[in-house]
Parts: sequence; structure tokens; C-alpha cells
Amino acid sequence: MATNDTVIRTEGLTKQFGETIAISDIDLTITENEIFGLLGPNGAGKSTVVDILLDHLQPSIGTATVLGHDSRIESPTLHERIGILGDDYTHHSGMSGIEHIEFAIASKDADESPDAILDRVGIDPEVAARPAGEYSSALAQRLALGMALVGDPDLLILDEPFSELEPTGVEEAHDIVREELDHGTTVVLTTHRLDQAEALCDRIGLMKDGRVLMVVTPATLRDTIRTNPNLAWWRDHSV
Ligand SMILES: Nc1ncnc2c1ncn2[C@@H]1O[C@H](COP(=O)(O)OP(=O)(O)OP(=O)(O)O)[C@@H](O)[C@H]1O
Repeated sequence: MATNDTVIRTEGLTKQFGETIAISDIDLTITENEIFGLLGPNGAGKSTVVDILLDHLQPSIGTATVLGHDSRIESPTLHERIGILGDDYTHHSGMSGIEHIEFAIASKDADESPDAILDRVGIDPEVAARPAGEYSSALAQRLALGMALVGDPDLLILDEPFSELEPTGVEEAHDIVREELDHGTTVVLTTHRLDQAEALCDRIGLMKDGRVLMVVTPATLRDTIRTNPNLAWWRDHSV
């Protein structure tokens, strides 16, 4: 049974695209105030899980409940409680960085200072005034993280959020995610980087071929991978 502090619950979650089974029979319970990672190789099904949680996709079978709402039933206010950094984020090339943050603030009916958000993600005012079309991929990902932080979300969903960042940027982004957790935000993130999941997450779901093979803690992650014959992929791809 789900408890009061359950933020996300999936039961038998399955998604098929034609002949391809993208995810199969996924049961997950993610609770308040944790950073939960979905760790797996390309094609494991991480983004499909995220897209169902965000109601961007409908499951073929099974259910997902997010902040108490069935993901299949549209909720007009749920988006205001969730911060999203998708793996396919795009910016409007003619709009400046600060205009993107102002747009996110307006769309969430939030009351925040764009400058404070930009400062948190390390974009200085001069850069924020430039069109996002001129941004490097790392800067664009910082801006996307900033947009996700708008509105002090109860839930942050981050799909490969650090893929474009340089090592110091990754460290800074980890700090931001931990600060969000300290403010009571639950975080779900996907990554294919074992070291990043280990450094940041409280619990980690190991995904491969559309299944969550097991859920481990960072403390047990490497030992589990070393000793479990079903987890050979991670042994060969440990960073
Ligand atoms: N719209 C779609 N149509 C057909 N197949 C899809 C679609 N979306 C995903 N898939 C397939 O479903 C499987 C899971 O893909 P998914 O993108 O969820 O994996 P992932 O773990 O997020 O990988 P990546 O890190 O590469 O995004 C893959 O085999 C993928 O090709």
C-alpha cells in the first residue's frame, strides 16, 4: 500500500511501441524527500518512464500516480508543482536567457526573481541578456535547469540533466539538487553514469531492457554490481 509520503507510485507499468517493449512491468515507490535515480544504458527505458510520469505518454498497461494524481487524468495545477528538465529540452533561439526564466515564472504563476534563479544556475546577467540561440550546450542545459527550479517544485524530474555540463558544472548542479532536497523537494533523475548516480542519489533503480532489475543504495551499488551475475553490464561500464 502507498503511504502518505509516497510521491510517485507505478504499478505494472508497461509501454509498447509497435513490436518494441520499451518498459515492462515496472513497480516503483518513490517517497518524499529522496533523490531517486534511474540508472541504465541507452535504450533501457528511462525516458519512457519519465514521459509516462509527466503524462507525455500513456502506458500500454499499468498505472502511475504522481503527487496523488493518476498520470492519465489531466490535472490543471499539477504542472505547477513539478519542475522538469527533459532530455529533449529546446530553447527559443531569439529569446534571451532571462526571458526564458520570466516565461517559466509566468507559466507557473510563480513569484520569484529571475536574477536569483539565474544566479543559482551560474548564468551572469550579461550572459542572461543574450539570445539563447547563442548559448553553448552546457549553458543551455544550465538554463533548462533554472527553468525547472522555478516555482519551488514539490517534485523535480530531471532526465539526463548533466549530460552537457563540464565537470565543475556537474558539481554545481549536484549542489543545486541537494539544496532542492533540503527545501523539501523530491527528485527523480535519470542517468547512464554510475558515478553520478552514486554521488547524488539516495536510492537507485538499475534499469536494463525495459525493466528495473533492482533498487539499491549508493553504499551497496558497487558491491551488488560486483557480485551479481545479472549486472555484468554495469561492471563493464563503471566509471
Ligand atoms: N516513440 C517511440 N517509438 C518507438 N520506439 C521507442 C519510442 N520511444 C522509445 N522507444 C524505444 O523504447 C526503448 C526505450 O527507450 P528510452 O528512450 O525510454 O530509453 P532510455 O533509457 O531513456 O535511453 P536514452 O538514454 O538513449 O534516452 C528503446 O528501445 C527505444 O528505441
